[in-house]
Amino acid sequence: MIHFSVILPAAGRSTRFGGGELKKVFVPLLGQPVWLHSAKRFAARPDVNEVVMVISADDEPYFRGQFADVCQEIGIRYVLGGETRTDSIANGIDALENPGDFIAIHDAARPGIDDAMIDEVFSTAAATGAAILALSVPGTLKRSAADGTIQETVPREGIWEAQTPQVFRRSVILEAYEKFRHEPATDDASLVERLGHPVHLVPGGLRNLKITTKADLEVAERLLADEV
Ligand SMILES: Nc1ccn([C@@H]2O[C@H](COP(=O)(O)OP(=O)(O)OP(=O)(O)O)[C@@H](O)[C@H]2O)c(=O)n1
Ligand SMILES: C[C@](O)(CO)[C@H](O)COP(=O)(O)O
Repeated sequence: MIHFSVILPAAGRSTRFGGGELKKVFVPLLGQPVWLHSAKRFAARPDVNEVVMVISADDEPYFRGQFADVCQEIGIRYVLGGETRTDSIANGIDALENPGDFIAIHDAARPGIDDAMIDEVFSTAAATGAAILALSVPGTLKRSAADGTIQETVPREGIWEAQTPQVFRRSVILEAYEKFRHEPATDDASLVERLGHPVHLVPGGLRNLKITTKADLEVAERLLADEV
């Protein structure tokens, strides 16, 4: 069986989510914190041999106090993150103790991932070396000028919105991070693209939305309600 190591970045600042006591990955969603939804799902898979959460140093006392027991129960570890998402993933990669054949990276802020989506992206990565979930963009797209008017209509053919998991053969993601870890990007596929390695797009789903603002939390609550 092919083995996957999973990194769950959760060390962001939640700037767009806005004020409140808790960062978005720790707020409750249908009875458990946002991060735990996907962590449990990955940890329960027989093809996943290791799960590493990446948390911010500021959150460590809270995280340890609240979640040490559940981490032990489901068998996951944590490591401290960095300034950018790319720094955080690099720390997660460095912390793997038993790296599998493939490394999967999934935003802890995407609680709606399900087994069918994971199966699809894992099997496409296994067959090709690199695959990510993504959503084909359905709308009519406009680029704005500085004055708020339309500068142009952007052809939507072939435009996708990246999601996670993003899954790579270990040698591919290690090379990408070795070369580009100091040139941050908003996702991991960007670094692999810079290597010139093809990355396959696998259709994800609306329920795999990322919690970015408070409104996303309400949407996630509705999307996940009947399945938790
Ligand atoms: N230095 C960082 C920045 C982001 N992340 C994680 O990467 C995921 C996607 O990032 P994003 O949604 O941008 O989260 P934040 O950085 O927290 O959000 P914001 O940009 O609004 O501050 C999140 O699970 C976030 O915790 C991380 O581990 N380390
Ligand atoms: C990898 C990612 O989920 C792609 O959507 C990423 O975390 C997105 O961050 P963004 O800065 O909110 O686009």
